[in-house]
Parts: sequence; structure tokens; C-alpha cells
Amino acid sequence: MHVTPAVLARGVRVVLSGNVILRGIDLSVNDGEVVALLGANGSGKSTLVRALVGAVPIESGEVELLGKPLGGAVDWSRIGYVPQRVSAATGVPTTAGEVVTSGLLHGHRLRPPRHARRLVLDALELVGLTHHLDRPVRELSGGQQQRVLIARALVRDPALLVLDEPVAGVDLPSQEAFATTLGALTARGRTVLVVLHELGAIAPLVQRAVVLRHGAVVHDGAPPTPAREHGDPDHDHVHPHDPDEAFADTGVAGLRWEP
Ligand SMILES: Nc1ncnc2c1ncn2[C@@H]1O[C@H](COP(=O)(O)OP(=O)(O)OP(=O)(O)O)[C@@H](O)[C@H]1O
Repeated sequence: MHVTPAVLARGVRVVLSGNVILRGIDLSVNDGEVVALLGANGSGKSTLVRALVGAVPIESGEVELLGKPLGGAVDWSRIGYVPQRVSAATGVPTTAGEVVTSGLLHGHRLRPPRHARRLVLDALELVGLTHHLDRPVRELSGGQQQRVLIARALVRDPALLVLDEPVAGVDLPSQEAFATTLGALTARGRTVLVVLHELGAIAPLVQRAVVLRHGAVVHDGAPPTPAREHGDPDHDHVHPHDPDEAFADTGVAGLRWEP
């Protein structure tokens, strides 16, 4: 039986300011799969997810999302995207609930549906923030603001969720909350493509890892496992790593491939 992948990229090449950033990327994410996109700083992870959602132009190659070529034919209401390092806080005292509600407004829908409050509470529950519904987002921590943005992407119950470094620089409770969120999405059979610097707490939930290096895929398969002391549950993953370790060739901190 032919199954349409949720994300399909073939030979994606991206050139920005005259520099070749992506050198012909092939990537597929199947329905219900959780795939991590890993790689060193500057390897092209953000550029790839931005190209996949149409935020940067593709010089050559093809992208299909939910079975449709990138563009107007894609059902964007079924896709959630959380970009890297954006703040949910604005100058105005918008509450967490209002930010999440805005995720229900898209296309022709200018007013939230009648059951919006229930949907918003469900989305905030998925990220562990229901008790902050009425709090201005500017009063929340960076990690909590990132969770509000994830809830904003989740509120439409997207079939495909694309997240760019959702746990970079966020506090530990927010990292743990993200692992729980991801577990809930997996249980619901949602498809997730997540850019990460290291797998950390979500390693058990990731079915496949795609590693980029200098704008090309250098690994597509089993996720790397924590190496030596990194396998120790007490290890905190915050110290700098020896660049000579087995993973230096991929730039993925503190991890090594199973032999
Ligand atoms: N608009 C742009 N114009 C020119 N070069 C760019 C642009 N955006 C990104 N780049 C370059 O493309 C390369 C890949 O950047 P990208 O942000 O995709 O990497 P990344 O793997 O996501 O890195 P990080 O882990 O630091 O977020 C970098 O060398 C970056 O300087």
C-alpha cells in the first residue's frame, strides 16, 4: 500500500546571500513518526525547517507537506510550526490564553469557534500551563513563553507539528514539560519534526534522527544513544564536551552512535 509521508523533501537546495546553505536534502517524515533533526550550530537545521514551511525560498528540489506540493494547496490548518527563539510576549498585556486562542484564527476564520475556551485549556494542559491561562505572557519565564507558543501551535490539533529548538535555553521544568507534551502527541499518533541540539529527555520518544552537517544529511536512521557518563540518569548534560569524542564528526553534543 502506498503511504503518503507527512513531509517529503527531495533534493532541496537553498542559497542565501550567495551562500549554498542546503546542498540537496532528501528527507521524509512518515505519518505518526517523531523525527529529530540534529547537527552542529550552522549546519542548516533551521534553514531546512524554514524551507519546509515555505519561509525561505528553495532554489531547486521539491517539498510536499501532507501529500501536497508546498504552496496554496497545502492544508496549513493541519500544520503547526513553532520557530526558534521567539518571545510570546508583546508590549501589550496579552494573556497566555489569548496567545493560544490566536492559534485558532487562520485563513477565513476571524473569530474563535464557540468551544474555543475548551480547546485553549486542552492545549495549555498539554504543555502543563493551565494555571497560567489568565497571566500576561510577559510575566512568564522564557521557557514558559516557549510552551505558550507550542500550545498556540497545538490548539488546532495539527496532524503535523514542526518545532525549531523548542527546548534551547529553557528551564528544566519546561524541558520536562516538553517531553511530556511530546509523549502525549505520540500517543495520539501525531507527526512531529523537531530540531534539537541534543536529544536529552526526549531521546526515548524519538523514532529516527536525521543529522545535518554543512547543509547535507550525514545520518538518517536510529537516534544516537547517550554515551558513557551521558547514559547516567544523574548526568546533567550541561558541561562542554571534548570535540575529539566519537560524535565530533557530526557536531551533536554528548552523544554517540551505537556501534
Ligand atoms: N538569511 C541568511 N543569509 C545568509 N546566510 C544565512 C541566512 N540564514 C542562515 N544563514 C547561514 O546558514 C547557515 C545555517 O544556518 P541555520 O540557522 O540553518 O543553522 P542551524 O543548524 O539551525 O544552527 P543553530 O543550531 O545555531 O540554530 C549558517 O552558516 C548561517 O549563517
